[in-house]
Amino acid sequence: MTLGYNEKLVLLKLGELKKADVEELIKATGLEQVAVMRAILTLQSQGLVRLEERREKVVKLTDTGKKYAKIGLPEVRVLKLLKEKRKVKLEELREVLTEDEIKPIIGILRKEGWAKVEKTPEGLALEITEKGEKAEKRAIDEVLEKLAVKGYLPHEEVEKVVSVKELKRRKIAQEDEIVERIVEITEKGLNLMKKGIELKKEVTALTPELISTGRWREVEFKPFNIKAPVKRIYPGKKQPYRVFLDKIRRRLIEMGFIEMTVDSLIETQFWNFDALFQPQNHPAREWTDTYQLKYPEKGHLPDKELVEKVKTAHEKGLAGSRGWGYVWSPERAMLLMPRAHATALSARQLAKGVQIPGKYFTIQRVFRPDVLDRTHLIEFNQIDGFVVSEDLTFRHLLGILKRFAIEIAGAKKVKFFPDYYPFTEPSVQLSAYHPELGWVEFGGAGVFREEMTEALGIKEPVIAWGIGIDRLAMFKLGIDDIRYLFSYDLRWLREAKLLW
Ligand SMILES: N[C@@H](Cc1ccccc1)C(=O)O
Repeated sequence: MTLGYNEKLVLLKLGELKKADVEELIKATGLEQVAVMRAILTLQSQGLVRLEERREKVVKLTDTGKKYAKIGLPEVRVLKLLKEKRKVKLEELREVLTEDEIKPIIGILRKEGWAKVEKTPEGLALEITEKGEKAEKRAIDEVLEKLAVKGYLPHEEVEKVVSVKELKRRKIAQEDEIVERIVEITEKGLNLMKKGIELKKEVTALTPELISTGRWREVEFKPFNIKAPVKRIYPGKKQPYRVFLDKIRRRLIEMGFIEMTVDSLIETQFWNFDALFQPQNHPAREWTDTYQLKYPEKGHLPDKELVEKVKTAHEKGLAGSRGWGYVWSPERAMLLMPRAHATALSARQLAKGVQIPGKYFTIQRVFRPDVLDRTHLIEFNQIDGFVVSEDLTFRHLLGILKRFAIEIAGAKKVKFFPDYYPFTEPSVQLSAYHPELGWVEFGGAGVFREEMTEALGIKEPVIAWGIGIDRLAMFKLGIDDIRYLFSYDLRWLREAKLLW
């Protein structure tokens, strides 16, 4: 049985007092009310004290009652005035009464028999009676005084001398219930005291001073109770989906990838499509598959030389290809759109120049029209990236994709299916087997076509991929509605787990 400082102190004081109410113990120990209560409960649970709660009906002054206790009841104030002037007009009562107090005053004075009411040509007038002259302190005045001093009186005691109902009606006092807590030391407590209780101040924190002075040897440390219930706090924290994305970013950086960034969510069709060798009449450019900006409608094309090369690739072909065989329109390539895939950044990076060998990635918000429901959003995030090196093959790509599935998704198995993208050849679709989600379509990948890379000035093979991570995020965050990824729901924002 270990007792803390507060418990010991309370027990010692009770040893002297034998029986006390909580208020007395607060005074005797100098502790706060909560500390005393907590100590009593601990002592009680160990059978060292007995706690008895007594509920008592009491009467307390209202704010009006408190005011009257100071300045006197209305009838007392009027009586004083009458004693001075003998006769006063009703009007003159305003000197000592408020508007609310004037109305009932005649009734009260009559009941006490302190004044006679006369009708005069100028209105009602009050004259003091003999009884009024001799009037002394009444029971109600005494109760008021006592209440003002003590704060409350037992209901019974008040009722003996005045009607509580009447006090309530006059809004002077109100009823209340107070709980008196009487604590008594038990036999067991007394025995423990006889054995002796050593009162050592408990220390809650080890300070440099305690160490340097060697005092730590003497003091008693208060044990931590990590199970004690505390108030929940919700400090500011990162949005859960953001945390998820940041963790993936970190992992990719750890794997040696360089991050590609961009300031805008808006892209020209040139970078979203044309630079990726996607023909301008490709169905994915129609409004059903991507958004378009209304205003401004057009942006800028990059330097002429690059635009010329892309145009040639589309019209006549590059690197031994015959191209798509149509007239390429620079106007069309200038159209602005919310980025529809993160691969646009890979194209930008390749045109800007890359380290060889080099590994790049980006995490981008992308936009595609869809009908919103619990598994579809019109904006989501993609991780795109590429590796460029002299001797890369398709097999390297499959190896890297498998690595991602394991590192990012925690997948155990992966499957590859042949696929098609205008900018890769060959192209592949990756599915990853997640222990709880089953087979999840994870993304697309391929070897960038030479028509694309050559136009962007790259001679080496480039293997590239685009991975959708929202389903994985949903799983990690324990949600089954994709809209929650961007939800304002405070409860979810507060309670979503951030574990990886
Ligand atoms: N951009 C493609 C994915 C992809 C990226 C790179 C190479 C091949 C495919 C998509 O949005 O689905």
